[in-house]
Amino acid sequence: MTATSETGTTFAPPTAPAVRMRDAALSYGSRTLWSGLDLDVAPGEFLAVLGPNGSGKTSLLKVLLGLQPLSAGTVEVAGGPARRGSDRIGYIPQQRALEATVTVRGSDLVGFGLDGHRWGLGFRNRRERRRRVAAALEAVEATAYARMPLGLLSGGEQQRLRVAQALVSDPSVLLCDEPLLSLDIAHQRKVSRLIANQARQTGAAVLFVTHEINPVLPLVDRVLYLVDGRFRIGTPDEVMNSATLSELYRTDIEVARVGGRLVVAGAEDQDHHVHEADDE
Ligand SMILES: Nc1ncnc2c1ncn2[C@@H]1O[C@H](COP(=O)(O)OP(=O)(O)OP(=O)(O)O)[C@@H](O)[C@H]1O
Repeated sequence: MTATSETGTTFAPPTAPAVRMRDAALSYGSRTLWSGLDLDVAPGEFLAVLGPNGSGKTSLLKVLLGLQPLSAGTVEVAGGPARRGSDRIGYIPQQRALEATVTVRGSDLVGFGLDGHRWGLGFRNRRERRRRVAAALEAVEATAYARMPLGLLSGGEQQRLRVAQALVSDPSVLLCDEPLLSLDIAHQRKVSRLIANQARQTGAAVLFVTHEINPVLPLVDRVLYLVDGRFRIGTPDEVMNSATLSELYRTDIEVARVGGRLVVAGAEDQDHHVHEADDE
């Protein structure tokens, strides 16, 4: 919503952040994954979360899902404390291939995204429920196999259904844990655009954990980069540059932009999550 002041200038009223963390820390035993984290994610913002294996990216999402308490500091999600089962949060978990024996159908899985958090109550209007599930299936191009048992679908087909499940309830906060894994390039593009459009159109704040920023680089507003308890937050240009990554990794890293893509050299031995080249 915008308003016009007496001087004729148009301004937007300040909006409360969809995610707000203050001086947040997470430790498992004596190991601190990150500390002193101040993070605001605005409605409609697309934040990429990057970092090497074990840097605490998934753990950050677990904190926001109310599954993992902070060791210090505060967290608010969609205007309240982080809590399990919130219907304001859409979550695309890190992919695990399902057993061939799983007989739940794709359309049921997507339907759980609407009413799975209120077991037994069901969505109040069945026709509206069907319409929304059908629209979500259509958006990820999964209509053709929506009635098949999940266990018989390919990893990529299952993943598209998880995306539809996360989007179907129009969440205020969308938490995505490596959602592009096992998708072919065409579906990587479609799914990332779908998620970015959700952010722009419904004002959902997106936290997108990824080990490869290039497929989403044009969509990303800011990056949170975690390495060994250190972190940087900023625009892709502010974070994804030689000086900042060298400081974070404590070794010489070179970052170049080539044809709109980021090419990173020097971090090959660092168990890092940025690749010199990918297969796009
Ligand atoms: N409940 C737990 N208790 C103890 N240690 C844990 C727990 N959960 C995660 N860890 C450890 O915390 C570290 C961070 O894990 P996390 O899954 O958040 O990393 P990540 O950045 O998402 O890594 P990846 O890129 O490999 O998915 C790992 O070393 C993991 O073993």
